[in-house]
Amino acid sequence: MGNVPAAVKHCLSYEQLIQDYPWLAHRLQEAQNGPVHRYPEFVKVVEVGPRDGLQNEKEMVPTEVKIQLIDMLSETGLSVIEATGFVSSKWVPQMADADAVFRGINRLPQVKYPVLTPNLRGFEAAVAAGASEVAVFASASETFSQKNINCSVAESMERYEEVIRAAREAQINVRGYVSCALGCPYEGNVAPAKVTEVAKKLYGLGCYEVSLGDTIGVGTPGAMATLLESVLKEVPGHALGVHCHDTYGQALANILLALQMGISVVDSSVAGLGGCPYARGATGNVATEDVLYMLHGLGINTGVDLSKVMDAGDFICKALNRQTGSKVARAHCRP
Ligand SMILES: CC(C)(COP(=O)([O-])OP(=O)([O-])OC[C@H]1O[C@@H](n2cnc3c(N)ncnc32)[C@H](O)[C@@H]1OP(=O)([O-])[O-])[C@@H](O)C(=O)NCCC(=O)NCCSC(=O)C[C@@](C)(O)CC(=O)[O-]
Repeated sequence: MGNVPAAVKHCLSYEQLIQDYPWLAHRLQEAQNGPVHRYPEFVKVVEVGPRDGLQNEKEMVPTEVKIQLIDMLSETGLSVIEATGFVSSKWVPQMADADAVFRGINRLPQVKYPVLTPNLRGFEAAVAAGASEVAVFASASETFSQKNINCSVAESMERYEEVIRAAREAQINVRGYVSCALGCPYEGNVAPAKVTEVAKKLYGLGCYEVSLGDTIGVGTPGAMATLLESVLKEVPGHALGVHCHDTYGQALANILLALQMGISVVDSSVAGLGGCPYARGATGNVATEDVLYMLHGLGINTGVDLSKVMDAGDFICKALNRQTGSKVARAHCRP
């Protein structure tokens, strides 16, 4: 390349570099033009409204209403709907009808309907009702673990080991949660290393996916980035999800950041319903409608029909006599 001008030499060497080391393309582009955000082509939206959204309701929501909500959500294209929790009704009275709800819904073959199981007893009840996927929920905070499931984090892992073993024998998939991933209502800051340790443990025990819960919605994109940098060292991105409550209005920003870091599973709740009974002051999950609006705006495929989700949101808000928590649904209803 003796007589070739320097700029051309540069281009040729750049092309050659990309050809030889294609995985460097993204980094080189970033070095030249600043950060390049790549988003997943498909994002799996995990609808948690019927469980996380309703569990904190003070008045008992009629079983038929819960069933109709799930049946409406099943028609939207969502591939995962967390239906209920087989937990102690002394602890969460709203989930007392878990068995009737699960047996009452019209389960579609293309939709998964995981249910929360805090122990073997819950697992057995879930299986008896016909569940083919369950979710276990650990915490990165000792105090929250005690308040939520009345045991230490280590004890919860022993219980979940039992549940996961039984699930494996029954060929039932298990999803895992790590609560308080970005803060605890009792302990405040939670170290990313602790979240990583719990997520790694759940993944190692056999959870096919671990959802990182910002239980009280205090996280910021900065905190989410630090958290994911840590967790991604131990759990592969394809096995991680984010579960953001919107208490401080940061949920969509946190999700966007997670997408930029390669996460493609997002939990959300129709109409932004919810809150955890053991996390006082925490508001609902980010609204499914708002997540879908953002994802579709980014050109990301979800397979979900936003207008049908809005119909389900409208139905449950009327049943609860409440305004929707979704900004998209509210904007859509404006005259
Ligand atoms: C774990 C326990 C059971 C321990 O509760 P305990 O009191 O330590 O356990 P126990 O074995 O002494 O049982 C107490 C009573 O519950 C019964 N019991 C025992 N197990 C079950 C069961 N599976 N289903 C139904 N009943 C059950 C048991 O039979 C007994 O009844 P009694 O004999 O007194 O009449 C309790 O603390 C509990 O159920 N906690 C669940 C709390 C909960 O559901 N929290 C909300 C979900 S977590 C969340 O929202 C966070 C998440 C996942 O969304 C992610 C995020 O945002 O971070």
